[in-house]
Amino acid sequence: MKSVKAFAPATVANVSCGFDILGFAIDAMGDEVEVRLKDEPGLVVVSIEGDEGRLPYEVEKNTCAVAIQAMLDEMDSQVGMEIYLKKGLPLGSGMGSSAASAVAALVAANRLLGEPFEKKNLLPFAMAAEKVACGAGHADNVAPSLLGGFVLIRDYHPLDVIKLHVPHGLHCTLLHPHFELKTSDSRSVLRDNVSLKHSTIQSGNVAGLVTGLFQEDFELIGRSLRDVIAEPYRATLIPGFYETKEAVKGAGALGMGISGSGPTMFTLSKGEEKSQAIINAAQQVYDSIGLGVDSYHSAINTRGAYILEEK
Ligand SMILES: Nc1ncnc2c1ncn2[C@@H]1O[C@H](COP(=O)(O)OP(=O)(O)O)[C@@H](O)[C@H]1O
Ligand SMILES: N[C@@H](CCOP(=O)(O)O)C(=O)O
Repeated sequence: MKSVKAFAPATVANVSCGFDILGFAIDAMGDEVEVRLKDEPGLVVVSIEGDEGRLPYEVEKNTCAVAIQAMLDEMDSQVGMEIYLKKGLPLGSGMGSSAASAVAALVAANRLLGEPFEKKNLLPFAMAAEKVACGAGHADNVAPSLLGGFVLIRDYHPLDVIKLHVPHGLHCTLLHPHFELKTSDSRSVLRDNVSLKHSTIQSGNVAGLVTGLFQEDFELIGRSLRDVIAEPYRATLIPGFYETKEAVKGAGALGMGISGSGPTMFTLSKGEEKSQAIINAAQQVYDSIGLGVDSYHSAINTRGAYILEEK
């Protein structure tokens, strides 16, 4: 085998109450990466499509190459590879764009090498790429993109990643206002310390959300989508955030939060029927403030990243 192409899905990180510890994957969008063996050692990013010329080709900066290099270093391998990236995700959107590239690249490269690593053991390499992209090696995008479904990162030291149950019929709608927010900027507005009161509220909601997923209790899922740690600071960076939250709840969403570090907002609903009403409600808010908004809706992706083609 000389070449493998893989797909990795977009993700919603945090899921409101689970800052850096919860995320899920969606079906609607993702990145594609083809990796080809080459005779000489070293990695080369050969082409990037769909980024309007904005992403770095340097192997120390592009998350595809950073992730593969971390894997090769672990193996003490000098294998040479060419990387071809097709972006399916907008940059700086809060849909795990840097993560999807890293994960697709790793899944393709791992297959090309005869799968020396189990899928879940690719995570630390993808986290190394996130560290380069946004300054923090958080796993709440890369883990669901790799493994699919809802994922809990119970601990980072050592890494303890747990797949959660995905209730039948749970549906996600994403609302992406037309501006970019870099994860590093959106992290810089957060506070280092959390009060005891807020820690109590947040823990209750994480426990409620996880229980709601396993019990397929949609009402419990909805009332657990509450974040008192990051959202109050980040919402100020997203025009129309609170108006949109009220409007989409009125349209039947179980709840709404910031997807990852924003500016995309996510809602969860029971079944896909509510999606159009949710999209219309958000559209009205953004029309009134004169800002464009793209909308997507999707089932939860339970499969994670996968191989598209091998030659
Ligand atoms: N393959 C890649 N795809 C997306 N972003 C990348 C990639 N490689 C490096 N980056 C860098 O990562 C940053 C984007 O990451 P981030 O702000 O976390 O956006 P997102 O929330 O969409 O993942 C940008 O600085 C970008 O240059
Ligand atoms: N937990 C991270 C998630 C960032 O997600 P992204 O999709 O915006 O990269 C955070 O909240 O900073």
